[in-house]
Amino acid sequence: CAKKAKTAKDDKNGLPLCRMLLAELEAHRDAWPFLTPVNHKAVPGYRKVIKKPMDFSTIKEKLANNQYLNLETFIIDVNLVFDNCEKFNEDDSEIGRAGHNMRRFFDKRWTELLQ
Ligand SMILES: Cc1nnc(-c2cnn(C)c2N)n1CCCn1ccnc1
Repeated sequence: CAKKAKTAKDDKNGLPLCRMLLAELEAHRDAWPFLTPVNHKAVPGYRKVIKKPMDFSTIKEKLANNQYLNLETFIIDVNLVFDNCEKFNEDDSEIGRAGHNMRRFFDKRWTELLQ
């Protein structure tokens, strides 16, 4: 059979790495906009504009329910949080800046951990 890849992306360490990365995201000072789902009833336009809502609590739930195949599928959902934020918020706004800061932090951490 194909030789098992030895990077964290593919081997059995993928999921504990996801849990560690998510804990760091949740602990970040700029995480506050992303901790729970956007209340689309209270935010006009959100449901229409953002086709695939995502937030850190939903990612946590999906991790707990083993819904991520590997680090790759986890990274896709984390990036969805930040892409939704960029789509709905001005770069020069509290939430927009928080999104850029969190994306920068996440990109740095997972690439560090994969080296
Ligand atoms: C994430 C995210 N992206 N946009 C919003 C949002 C919520 N209300 N408004 C006017 C937005 N642009 N959010 C959620 C921010 C969640 N939040 C707001 C205050 N405390 C948490």
